[in-house]
Amino acid sequence: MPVNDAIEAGADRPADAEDALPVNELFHSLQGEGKLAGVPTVFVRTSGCNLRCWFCDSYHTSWEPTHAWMGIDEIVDAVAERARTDHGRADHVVVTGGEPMIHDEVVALLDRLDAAGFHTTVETNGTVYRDAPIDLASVSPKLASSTPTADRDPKGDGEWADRHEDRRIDLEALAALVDAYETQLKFVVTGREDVDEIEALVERVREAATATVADSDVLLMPEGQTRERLDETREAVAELAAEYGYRYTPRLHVDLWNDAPGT
Ligand SMILES: C[S@@+](CC[C@H](N)C(=O)[O-])C[C@H]1O[C@@H](n2cnc3c(N)ncnc32)[C@H](O)[C@@H]1O
Ligand SMILES: Nc1nc2[nH]cc(C(=O)O)c2c(=O)[nH]1
Ligand code: SF4
Ligand SMILES: [Mg+2]
Repeated sequence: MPVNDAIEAGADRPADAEDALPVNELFHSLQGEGKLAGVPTVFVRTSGCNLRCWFCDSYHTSWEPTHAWMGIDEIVDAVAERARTDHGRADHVVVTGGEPMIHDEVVALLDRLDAAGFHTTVETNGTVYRDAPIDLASVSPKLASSTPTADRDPKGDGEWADRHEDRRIDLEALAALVDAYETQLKFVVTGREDVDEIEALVERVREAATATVADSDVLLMPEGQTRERLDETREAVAELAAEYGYRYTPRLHVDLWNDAPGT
């Protein structure tokens, strides 16, 4: 079994790590994306993903996952410490990845963070629904332009393309997330070609869900892990948002810190 699926199955979990998660990084920063952009936040980044976007800005949680297993208690203590003392203060936590929702234990983590009084955001690709105390579901459904075809595969020759394509949209999971939580749908946009697919998917989610998805809950985010790349993409994406009546989101951590680790 490849190492990445092994994480999904928990195969490399140490015997003494019962209530634990594979953590790639844990840090204090400003939320860089979405409706809460600019808010001081502690980030918990789990490792392992069920997809393989060619552009993934967290390569070491998807294509080549690395992590330390941390107990839930240990994670909550580390979050509380960074929220109090590290570089500042925060009452918001983001649980991200990789894909945090592939892990059963993410529910116990969110229970504990909620009980400790934190506002919780989960950054998710929207393929897995779980019942948990989530204050904002930040759902980023993956478009066809994310598929790691042979010419865009950062690691191999397109071996992940079919699996990624089969898994990337789960309408039932998307509707369940929208119905259960305050949700933003945050699309990574690589160009004008993406917009028809976004419009069609938003319509399908609206039909499948009971809750309302307003145009202002639909966010267009430029693709780019570096300032140089965002210099090429952000203006066109901002103009598409204005043209279609959706919301634009910046990537503040890239603008400010060039997406350095721990930002
Ligand atoms: C690394 S993902 C982790 C959470 C989850 N797996 C997901 O994709 O939503 C965090 C956020 O970064 C976005 N993202 C990843 N790579 C990106 C890139 N190159 N440019 C813009 N956004 C990117 C994702 O779409 C998602 O909104
Ligand atoms: N500052 C900052 N904001 C973020 N918002 C979502 C992020 C993520 O990787 O999920 C992220 C991140 O990596 N850094
Ligand atoms: S779904 Fe998220 S973590 Fe997984 S490969 Fe895509 S951007 Fe990276
Ligand atoms: Mg990020």
